[in-house]
Amino acid sequence: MSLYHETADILSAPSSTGGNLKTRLFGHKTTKPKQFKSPPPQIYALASETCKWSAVLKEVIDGSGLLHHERKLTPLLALLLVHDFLLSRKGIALPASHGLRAAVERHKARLTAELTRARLRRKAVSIEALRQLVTVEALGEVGLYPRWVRVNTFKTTLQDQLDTTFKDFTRVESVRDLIAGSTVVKSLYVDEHVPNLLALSPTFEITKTHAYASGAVILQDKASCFPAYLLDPQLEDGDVIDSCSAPGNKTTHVAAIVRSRVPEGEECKQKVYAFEKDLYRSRTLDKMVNLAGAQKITRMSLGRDFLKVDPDAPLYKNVGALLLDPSCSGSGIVGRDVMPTIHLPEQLGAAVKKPPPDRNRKRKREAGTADEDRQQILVDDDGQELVVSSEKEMKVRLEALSSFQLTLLLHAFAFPAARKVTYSTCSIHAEENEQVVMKALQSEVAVKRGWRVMKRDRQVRGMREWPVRGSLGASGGDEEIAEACIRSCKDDGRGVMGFFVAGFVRDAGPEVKEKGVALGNEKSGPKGAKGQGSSNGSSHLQNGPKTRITDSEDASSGTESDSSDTSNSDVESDWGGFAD
Ligand SMILES: C[S@@+](CC[C@H](N)C(=O)[O-])C[C@H]1O[C@@H](n2cnc3c(N)ncnc32)[C@H](O)[C@@H]1O
Repeated sequence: MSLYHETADILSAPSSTGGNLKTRLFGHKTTKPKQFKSPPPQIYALASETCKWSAVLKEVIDGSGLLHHERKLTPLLALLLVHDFLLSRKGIALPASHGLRAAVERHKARLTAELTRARLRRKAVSIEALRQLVTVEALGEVGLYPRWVRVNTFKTTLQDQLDTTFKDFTRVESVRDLIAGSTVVKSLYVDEHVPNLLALSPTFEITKTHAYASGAVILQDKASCFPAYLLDPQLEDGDVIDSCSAPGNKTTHVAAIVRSRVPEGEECKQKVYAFEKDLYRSRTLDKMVNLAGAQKITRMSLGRDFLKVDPDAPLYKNVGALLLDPSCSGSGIVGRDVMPTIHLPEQLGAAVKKPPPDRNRKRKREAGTADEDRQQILVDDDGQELVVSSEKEMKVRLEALSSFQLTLLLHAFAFPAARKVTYSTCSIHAEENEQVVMKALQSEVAVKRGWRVMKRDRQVRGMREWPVRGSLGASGGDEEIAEACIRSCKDDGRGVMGFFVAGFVRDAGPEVKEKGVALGNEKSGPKGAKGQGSSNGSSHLQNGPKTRITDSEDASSGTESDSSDTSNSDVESDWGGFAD
């Protein structure tokens, strides 16, 4: 079967086949990948590019009457062939004598003329300009967000990248300026909160650069950079654990920070222990750690459940900082991959095979009524979707998630030398966020070991100055805890996904553990909690402005739209790297 028939089969498979284009082609951990004659990456490229261009190509094919004259062509085959004929550098990937190729090429004059008409209708001065327009249109919601790129300091520096990969880029003053001019491909913004982070125009194809292929830059949403930056591991913190690591964005980020603390020319003695329970996802972690050049200081435990790790094991006796980014509802994610929309040309006198349903559009429509607003889509770490159609179902699911998240967090608290923990989710639900923080602070292990929340004025500069903070209502009315919690909202113009992170600290000393009492007078646990953590002394540092998440904005109120509409992100997708 030709590349074109195989691609048409993938695109016309019923939606019950499930999964997005990638999982249909490359398989999923629970399904074996299908066997294809053509290389799956080639099918993927043809399918996704054709979908992207399908609105234009439909006009071209309809206008030229191709399907009227060539009755053997189906609308889908016509789209794929005309795409390659008009837009691919190599043309149709079939021998010149092949019937399908001939069926398209004999209409060259009409097809070319119709493409020119479609371009002029869009006021594009050249094919290149049309390509830009089509790319922006195809991005949909994702086009409203910049492409966040973290400069990987294992391999390069920010200045190096500005001088090379981005040397002919225009610097803009804010993320809003970048989004407003998203058709200006080569523009960038150097982030003011997280070091070594750049925002690029969503239309710039960073994945085609050497910097991306070599691991010098890593695609990672700004909010997803908060946990490692907030953890801020120092030399005196010793070793670090990333408890839930795949695909490895935060592992490589925290490892880069650990490495950056060691003076030039000296060996890094600290280790980053990275755990990942899922064997399938572990493969991606392994690839990413190696590509990032973080393998020297990262010890990966692939397929290992963090909950089964003994905190008192001698290997972890120097672990002073832990990063915990467990599985969550994924409700903050923007632009997760779904099947792309296809605009099919009309086939005169024949029953047109319906294209796969446009799930994005359906969901947007579904957001219309109060009842429909309650329907939410939860996405697991592999991008598998679970439609939750009642509040009760949602509540049960969130309870299960938050109880699992709390168990992991309390396990992190148990490491004897630990002084710092960050807890994060890409969820907008208070149940998975502030409420987990509150329960953790009230837990026996937190009280016994003196864990308290990392207050805003003790946080690294960028996090202190980040304005969006936790929900006061969900923090039990405790202003200090709400201020300590860091949130980000999609759709607020800051160009980031919905995210949550909180830090915990303790002053340590076996005395806290043994006596079972906390030190100092500083209020640190939630109101009504028994344990009071100790103080590091008052801070002279100023907080930034604040944008408090109000109770009505809590995800628990169910008013936020679901994130899976378009999507891609933090989780594996905000890296956007390997195809598995
Ligand atoms: C949200 S993702 C982590 C994303 C990752 N931190 C990053 O930034 O690239 C959560 C991961 O935790 C893993 N996980 C869940 N429970 C775990 C456990 N008990 N031990 C280790 N890994 C776990 C999941 O398989 C999933 O890969």
